Amino acid sequence: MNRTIVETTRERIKPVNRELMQQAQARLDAKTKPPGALGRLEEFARRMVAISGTGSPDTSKKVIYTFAGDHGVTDEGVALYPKAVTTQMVYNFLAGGAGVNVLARHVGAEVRVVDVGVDNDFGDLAGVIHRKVARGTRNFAKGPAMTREEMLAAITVGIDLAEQCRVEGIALVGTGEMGIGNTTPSSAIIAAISGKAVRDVTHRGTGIDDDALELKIRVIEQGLAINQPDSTNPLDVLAKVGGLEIAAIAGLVLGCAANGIPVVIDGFISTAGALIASELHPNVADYIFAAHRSMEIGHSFMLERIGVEPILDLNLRLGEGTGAALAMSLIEAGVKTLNEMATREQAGVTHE
Ligand SMILES: Cc1cc2ncn([C@H]3O[C@H](COP(=O)(O)O)[C@@H](O)[C@H]3O)c2cc1C
Ligand SMILES: O=C(O)c1cccnc1
Repeated sequence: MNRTIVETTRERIKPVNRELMQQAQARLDAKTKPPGALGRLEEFARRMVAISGTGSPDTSKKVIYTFAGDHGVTDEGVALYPKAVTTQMVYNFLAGGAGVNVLARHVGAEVRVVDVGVDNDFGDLAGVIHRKVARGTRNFAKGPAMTREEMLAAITVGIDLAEQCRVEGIALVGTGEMGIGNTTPSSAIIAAISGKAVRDVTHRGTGIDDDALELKIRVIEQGLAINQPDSTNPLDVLAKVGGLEIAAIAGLVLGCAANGIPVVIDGFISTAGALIASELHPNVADYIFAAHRSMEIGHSFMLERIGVEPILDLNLRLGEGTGAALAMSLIEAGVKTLNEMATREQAGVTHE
């Protein structure tokens, strides 16, 4: 059997450079501050050094990929907003008016919009990265969301973009998504992988009421019962109950790990993609910065399973890459303290 790009990418992932990490901490400890006094900013700085393999990482090039895709499972009434909003928001991203555009500008990051599965023909619309695999997934309450080929094609989109980031010298990559209904497959993924009750990992998405939440839980339970995803096979879970944009995020995270690029994952849906990547290789987590803890109740279980601690806790529940943008600024701040703070020796501060 031909080896897939997922397998060859997976095999390139190495542990991060622990020696460089220790050297970075020693440099931080020589700065004009008590040891450890910059708290998690020090963690961000030493991890950025270890991931990138450079002593003084340059964080000026920051890119957020916002992957858009539609979901057949919206036929079941699991989302508050109509599917058409996915397409409308793509135009909003291009016009620079969405939440992620504002927050990315705020931190000096570029937003790149990728159509991996929107149920709309954008033609050759400028400003979009056109990598459509299908016009949305199928309804996973009735059968698999994707074929194995579609799932692999969507992962490949993310892997290709990570390769391009290495060529471009992007210092920090962020993940984002837009896809009406996509909290439903995200809950299905964590339920399938962790074995937790669907009720314990399913929440209100854009703001559904109690009745719609009960329906959403039943739809996910039905989807898991019909598709029987193999909890030990993350790609099987992804194909059966995932989404095209979630697969692309899994590929981007995997590709960043393979290329030594730090990747900032956004909220619930992005973390579902990162979870798939993390289940594929134990060292993927070393390359991940978890931007924030989402309001979705299943998010903490995902973060715990990956083994990452969120940077922010701001009651965010938007997605798009909004939290990733904000967290990038703190990661960059940590790196700047390493690059720019004076040592005690340089400043003539004589305490030990
Ligand atoms: C105007 C608008 C902008 C958004 N930007 C992100 N999302 C977020 O909400 C959706 C997921 O929630 P659910 O599963 O409940 O549909 C995704 O598109 C996610 O990116 C949005 C949703 C809306 C309505
Ligand atoms: O956590 C998120 O990213 C999220 C939560 C609800 C709806 N959209 C996104």
